[in-house]
Amino acid sequence: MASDPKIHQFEEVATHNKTKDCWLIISGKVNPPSLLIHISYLFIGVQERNMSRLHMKFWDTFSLKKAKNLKQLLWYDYLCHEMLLIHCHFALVLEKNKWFYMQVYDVSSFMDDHPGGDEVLISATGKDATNDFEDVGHSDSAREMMDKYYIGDIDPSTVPRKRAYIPLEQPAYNQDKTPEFIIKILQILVPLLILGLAFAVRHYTKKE
Ligand code: HEM
Repeated sequence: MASDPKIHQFEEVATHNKTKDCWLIISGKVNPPSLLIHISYLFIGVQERNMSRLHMKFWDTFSLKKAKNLKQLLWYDYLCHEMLLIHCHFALVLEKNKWFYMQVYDVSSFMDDHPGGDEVLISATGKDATNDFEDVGHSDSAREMMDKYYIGDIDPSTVPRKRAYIPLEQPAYNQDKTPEFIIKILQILVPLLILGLAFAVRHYTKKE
């Protein structure tokens, strides 16, 4: 591990994107299993009022031993549920807003030795590479190696938010020039012309 880990700005980290100077941003603190556990507490422990493991723990510690009467027991029970609810809520809010710190790794000295090659590492610079890292399914020993390259955390406020998808502007659709429009006009004009012609023919033949 680097001797003096510090808080880095995202912009600064993104500039280290070469073979000889490569920094990666990988978050190790929030992973899908931990998020799943939070959500399961929310549904099993709180909503359904079934006791999740954590709830059982709270219940054992606070309720059974300390409650002197039924009212207190029920109050402790209520507190257990509320604590879980708050816990789950904060976990989800933190995850959603990326308030968990992401770690920065200087892998410049590892480029030649990385079993996946140096190109993948360079392509993972300038962004949160957590998903890229996780998608490969790195082993535990690979995760342990990371400590060696850790140089600090990212200031979460400097991480750009995911860009909203802005659909490309379509060129204005000029209905008048399409063949369908001309066909529609003809569908009205042709019967009118035939009708006019019929009247004209009748008019002249009558005179004769
Ligand atoms: C500090 C960061 C990293 C370390 C220490 C690291 C370490 C390793 C190690 C030890 C392996 C061998 C397989 C294993 O033990 O899992 C490996 C394989 C690999 N890594 Fe990384 N890696 C890092 C970051 C990344 C990133 C960000 C990517 C993707 C963009 C990546 C892509 C790969 C690929 C494609 C393989 C080859 C997998 C295979 O052939 O099965 N690695 N890495």
